[in-house]
Amino acid sequence: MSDAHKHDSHGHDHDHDHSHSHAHESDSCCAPAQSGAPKASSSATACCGTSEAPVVQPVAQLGKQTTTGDGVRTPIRIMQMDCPTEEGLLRKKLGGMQGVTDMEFNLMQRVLTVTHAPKEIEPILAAVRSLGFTPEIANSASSQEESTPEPAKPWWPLALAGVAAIASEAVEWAGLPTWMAAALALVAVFACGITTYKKGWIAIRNGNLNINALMSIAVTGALVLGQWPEAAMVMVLFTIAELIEAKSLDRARNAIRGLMQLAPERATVLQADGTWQDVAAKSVAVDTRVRIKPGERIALDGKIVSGRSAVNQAPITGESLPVEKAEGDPVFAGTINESGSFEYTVTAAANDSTLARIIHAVEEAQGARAPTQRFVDQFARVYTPVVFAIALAVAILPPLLMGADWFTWVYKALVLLVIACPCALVISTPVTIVSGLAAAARQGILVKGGVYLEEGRKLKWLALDKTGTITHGKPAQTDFVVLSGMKEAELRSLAASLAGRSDHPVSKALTEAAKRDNVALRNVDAFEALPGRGTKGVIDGKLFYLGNHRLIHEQGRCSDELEARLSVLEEQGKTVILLADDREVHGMFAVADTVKDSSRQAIAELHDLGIKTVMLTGDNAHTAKAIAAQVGIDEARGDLLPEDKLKVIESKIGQGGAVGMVGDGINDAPALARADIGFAMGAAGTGTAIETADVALMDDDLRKLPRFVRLSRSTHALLVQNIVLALGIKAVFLVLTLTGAGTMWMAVFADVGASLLVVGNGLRLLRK
Ligand SMILES: Nc1ncnc2c1ncn2[C@@H]1O[C@H](COP(=O)(O)OP(=O)(O)OP(=O)(O)O)[C@@H](O)[C@H]1O
Ligand SMILES: [Cu+]
Repeated sequence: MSDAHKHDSHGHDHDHDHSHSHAHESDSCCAPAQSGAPKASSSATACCGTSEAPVVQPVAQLGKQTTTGDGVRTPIRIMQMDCPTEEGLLRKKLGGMQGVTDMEFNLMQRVLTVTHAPKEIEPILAAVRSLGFTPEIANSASSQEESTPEPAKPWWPLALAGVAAIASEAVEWAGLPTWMAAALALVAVFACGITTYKKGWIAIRNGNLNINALMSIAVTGALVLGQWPEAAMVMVLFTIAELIEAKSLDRARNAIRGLMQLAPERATVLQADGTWQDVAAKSVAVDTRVRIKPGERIALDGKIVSGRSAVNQAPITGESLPVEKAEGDPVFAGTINESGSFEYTVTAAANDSTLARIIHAVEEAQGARAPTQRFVDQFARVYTPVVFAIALAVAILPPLLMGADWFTWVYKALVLLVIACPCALVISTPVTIVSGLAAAARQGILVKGGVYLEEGRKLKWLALDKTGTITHGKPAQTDFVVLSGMKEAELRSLAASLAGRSDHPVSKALTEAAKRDNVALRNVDAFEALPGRGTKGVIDGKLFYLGNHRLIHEQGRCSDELEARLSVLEEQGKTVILLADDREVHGMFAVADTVKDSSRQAIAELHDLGIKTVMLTGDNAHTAKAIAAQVGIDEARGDLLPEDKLKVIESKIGQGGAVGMVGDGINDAPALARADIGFAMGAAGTGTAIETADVALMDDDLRKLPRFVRLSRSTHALLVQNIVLALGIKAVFLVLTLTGAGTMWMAVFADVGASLLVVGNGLRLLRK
């Protein structure tokens, strides 16, 4: 009974193990559809603002419709939607519709994903249009179209408005007739404020008080009160400031687009007739042969087939030291070939490359709400109505009850309306988080959601897998000892034959050594992998076992003498496996793995950050202790089966504080999924790790862990700073207004100034 296909699955076919824990439905990364240009005549808007801002290209490719259990998920791009005010409008409108079961907003990418009953998409699009927005859905006809930027809106209305507002001010100051100031002010307000009024009207009609509504009311009120120059100034300032704000928001958005532009658009491809030709990278199929010159950026993922070089992989791994690459090594799109030239075969289409997956993951991550963001959104939902109510009271109560001057108090109420906009507060969180995510991605740390970026700072315990995480994961055979009457050559031949069938690192070490010494291999029947223990198989009609102490002990073939011999080797940090048949143990083999230099440094940095470390391994306890001591890990747990690793994680979670787990993502899936934050190592090579981990470290350098924690801490600090700033500025103006010192244009300045400040503050993360 030969089963050549059965393979010890330590290596690479465990995908099903984790697919259940983080099911992914969206496929927009792999979907060929690329949205066409935003053809709508409306342009992008700033947060809550008027639409004078130049249009930015959408970053994300718009995904296609997907069918899920409860309906159809349709991503809709709405270029006018990048502020919670628009989200509020849409939520209210669509939330009330039959057939809509779920909505996900990604304001940074301006994509709304609606889950709805099949065929219900048209009424939804109509509802979106009724709010004055232009919805776009992916459509295969336009998929190959290149996006072309929409022409920017003319600048002259704003300039005209500015001049008119200043003139109005001057006329009043010079004591010229009021009708002149009034006329100039009306010109200014209508030259630049029409959009604000339009949007404000739509919002009011839908029972929503967004800043457009508030500004419209405030400016109208000022006009009614005869505050001509002031009304004009407020509208102009508001428009200018919104423009600036839109620009700063685009910077955060572009941080991610910057990543995408790393891969060149063209590649030099071998043609059927043997010539080389420059073609668009998008059109290159898998298995095509591509040539790379020194200094050139690599356009597609692939595997080197000839030549060698040093490649700077910083765009993927964040590590700028070039990596030596030779035949058989993988190369990634977006990385830079430094010295030699080589040829490689393409392993993934352009929209499926590692870089594309990274970008997709970061974009998805932006859509997920971080805890602070949820809190802020909730706060904003009550804040605006409350301030609006106060404004009403201020306008009505003092004049009615105390006979105070109507003019003064209505004016104060109008100023309060301007203060009532929570924009600065609401926009600060996503900008900060997105900057944090982008900064992390640039360092080769792929964070799959704002939640993890916020949680990272709370880590108390970090559990690390041993093999391949702390160590290089490439052990080499160091010793072998015959324990029975068996011939040395026979022992090695039997062991190597079994080991050759497995791709477990320990087995591989034996195979390598056997190959080097030209040990003859034999045919193995009924081969079986015994997880956490070893392997077994039939050679020449006889059953043999090759496995660890646990295996031999469980079979009752262990002895004190054998244990003593094992301990000697294990205490040197070596892993020992034994060859036995069903009667006796014939010999033992020791292999030794080396720890990475970077691991030692990473552990020290983690300790400095106040994080405790524990090493989890299926290897024996002595070896575990020896390796842990080498890198300075606090606690070592050996002899663990995968479910035991899970239990250790659970017990640490029970102690309070967040618990992280670092592994290769292949054989630690349950523990990784259970931990508060699951980190997958070396994600660049294995496609699944990027999708399944909470945080994917693109290479296997553990120093990314302390880096991640520090980034998480600074993100949190900025979030708090921004909330305090935004609320503080509002509070100051509230007091100023109530005491009579605040004017309307000051409030506009404060509002937009605060937004600018928090956005700028959040963007600082990009420089980390
Ligand atoms: N296929 C195999 N070939 C040889 N030895 C094996 C095999 N499978 C398991 N073993 C033995 O059992 C031990 C535990 O294996 P397991 O796969 O659970 O852990 P590991 O992957 O080696 O370590 P870690 O948990 O640190 O990743 C190994 O150290 C090895 O001694
Ligand atoms: Cu034993």
